[in-house]
Amino acid sequence: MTVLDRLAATIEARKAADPASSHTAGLLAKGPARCAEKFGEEAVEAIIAAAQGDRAALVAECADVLYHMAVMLAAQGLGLADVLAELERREGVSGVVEKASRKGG
Ligand SMILES: N=c1c2ncn([C@@H]3O[C@H](COP(=O)(O)OP(=O)(O)OP(=O)(O)O)[C@@H](O)[C@H]3O)c2ncn1[C@@H]1O[C@H](COP(=O)(O)O)[C@@H](O)[C@H]1O
Repeated sequence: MTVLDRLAATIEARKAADPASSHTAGLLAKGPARCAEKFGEEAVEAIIAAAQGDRAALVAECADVLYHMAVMLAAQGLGLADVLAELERREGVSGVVEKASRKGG
């Protein structure tokens, strides 16, 4: 089991937890729109770290992004497994080829 699998399982379990004792439960209680906003805020913080060339901060912010992405997905009845399945589906398909196929050649 990878750390992403364990994170996804913890977030799923936190759906039934007390918001007073779980940050995840507190976030989920605020609803899907707030979960999406939080993801956006964390993504901006990652962008700032990258733009500043702060590699340690970038690693930390990207961890925040992954966690908040998982919470955003959970709030929509989805999970990281759905995103990983989509990435698997794309494996071996060149981005250049995929873009050309969308533009009709
Ligand atoms: N990976 C994380 C994780 N990353 C970041 N965070 C929290 O996300 C919060 C982000 O802080 P912010 O100040 O941006 O947000 P905020 O405190 O909600 O403030 P507002 O913006 O809402 O005003 C911090 O409290 C971090 O601790 C996380 N909280 C939990 N996890 C994972 O989720 C598991 C379950 O956590 P709980 O649900 O709290 O039990 C943990 O064991 C971890 O594995």
